[in-house]
Amino acid sequence: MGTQDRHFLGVDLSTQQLKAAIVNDNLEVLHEASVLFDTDLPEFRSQGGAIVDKYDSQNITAPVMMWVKAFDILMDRMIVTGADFSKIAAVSGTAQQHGSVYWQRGSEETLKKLDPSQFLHEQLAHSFSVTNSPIWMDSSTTKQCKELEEAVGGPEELAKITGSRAYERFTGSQIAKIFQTRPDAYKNTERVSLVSSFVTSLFLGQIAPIDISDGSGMNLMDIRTKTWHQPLLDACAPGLKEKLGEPVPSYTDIGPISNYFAERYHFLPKCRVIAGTGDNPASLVGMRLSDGWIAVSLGTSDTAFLWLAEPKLVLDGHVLCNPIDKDAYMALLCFKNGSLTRERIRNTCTEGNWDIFNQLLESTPRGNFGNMGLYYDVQEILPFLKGDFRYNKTQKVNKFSSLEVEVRACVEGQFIAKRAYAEDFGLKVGKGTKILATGGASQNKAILQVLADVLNSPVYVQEAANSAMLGAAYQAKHGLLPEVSYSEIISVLPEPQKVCDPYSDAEEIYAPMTERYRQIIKELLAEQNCKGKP
Ligand SMILES: Nc1ncnc2c1ncn2[C@@H]1O[C@H](COP(=O)(O)OP(=O)(O)O)[C@@H](O)[C@H]1O
Ligand SMILES: O=C(CO)[C@@H](O)[C@H](O)COP(=O)(O)O
Repeated sequence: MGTQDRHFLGVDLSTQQLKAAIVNDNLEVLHEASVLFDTDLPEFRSQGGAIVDKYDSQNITAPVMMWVKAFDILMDRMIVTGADFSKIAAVSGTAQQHGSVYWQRGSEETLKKLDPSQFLHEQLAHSFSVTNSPIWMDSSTTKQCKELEEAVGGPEELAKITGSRAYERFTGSQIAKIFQTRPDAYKNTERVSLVSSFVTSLFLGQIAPIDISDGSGMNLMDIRTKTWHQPLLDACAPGLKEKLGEPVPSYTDIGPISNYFAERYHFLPKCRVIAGTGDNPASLVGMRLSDGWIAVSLGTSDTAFLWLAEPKLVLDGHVLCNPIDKDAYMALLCFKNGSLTRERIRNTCTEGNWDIFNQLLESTPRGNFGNMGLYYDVQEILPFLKGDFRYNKTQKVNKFSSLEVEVRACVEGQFIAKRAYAEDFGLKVGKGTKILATGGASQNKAILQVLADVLNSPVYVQEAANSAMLGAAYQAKHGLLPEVSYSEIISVLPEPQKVCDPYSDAEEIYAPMTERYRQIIKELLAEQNCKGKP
């Protein structure tokens, strides 16, 4: 295969769907396909790709067999698009961060000997010791979080070591909970994968290593030495180091594609598998961020991230190892109530139509007549609150006077939170800052205009909104050609396009609203602490 003919495959196992893209050597997209968990696999009864426990709404999982079955469907859908897997020179995966997959004892042998004449789901049905994987939406591990922080001397110490104080969704406390509540399942676990390394394990036909960037979202890794921190492993569960395996740099070539994929889908046996990473790190790869840019992903979760040369000590937010430069870092803020909350407000105000949602949004002025709304359908991460909170100019109210006000309050409230937490991280909005938006809602210009105004910065988008999936495909190329710099690899990509500028009165309106937001949050958290944290 000549270099012109070689293609790269990127697969993204995100919260609501599994998607894949094949790009050519110029990183142009040739084929794309996706599988939506809720509608394509209704037998698993997920909602937004997740299962919320009937008796404990903090407990949120996804059936691992739903992901495996989606893989079988995705590969067939790629064939229908005309994909020729024999041209794929390398493949990589990305996935929702923090979720964990528990491989049953003996499952690696099963993976190595998969029969190409059968589907994956037929052969892996008994390969998982925990059938419903805890995912990033879970917030049931407050007890285990306290234990992890205590093991190293408090939240600040933990943040110094791992880049984050203990967060409920991070994998360390999730593994500790499995060990404490289901000791037999933990004992029967041969290996623990992150969702990203689970994806690459399927391609590799053996358990794939965790990369340092997704690995730094576990509260278990020392982000400076890029190795597991033994006292933290010990605080979670016995024998964890062996179950996790050694972490590797993000674009490590981890081996050839498995015989299963070579025979069933006609990949050439020399096709390489490149270590997978989390979807936010993969988006960083797909977005070519440089100084002065902040990325905002509007997917199931809303996230904001930027490149960091050095780690910074923060208690609200995360520092992860950088997936491109192993000596650099990235800052990450994650908000759980992103697209699904916007969808809820869209459904209650417009019977499910984005165009009407946008008309309502555009018919209200910036600042929303002094109204402000905070909507947390599920336990939010930043801040740790749940429920709806509405305020008019002077006080808390039960409802707003009109649908327009409700719609604008939802979008403004979400972006004001991003501004407040990004400022705490050191970001100076409006001082030459440029926003690069990605994720499902970045197609919506009315929403992006509010983002531009609240952060008083212009918003840009890339041609393709799926930066995580494409980042995985670019990572596949980078991993195959480590001698070529990342900037050279992505130099062929078109420049991002500006879609909105902030209005000239934006700062005047949103700087005071951000201050008001901080005050409201302080009061709500104090009220909650008086009542006792859930
Ligand atoms: N036109 C639109 N306006 C606002 N939001 C949209 C629009 N189109 C799609 N979305 C949102 O995008 C979300 C999915 O985003 P995506 O980045 O694909 O998610 P993920 O990768 O987390 O599965 C949906 O939940 C939907 O609410
Ligand atoms: O928890 C985080 C980041 O810390 C989330 O951003 C997940 O990584 C889920 O991603 P999406 O499916 O929303 O893209």
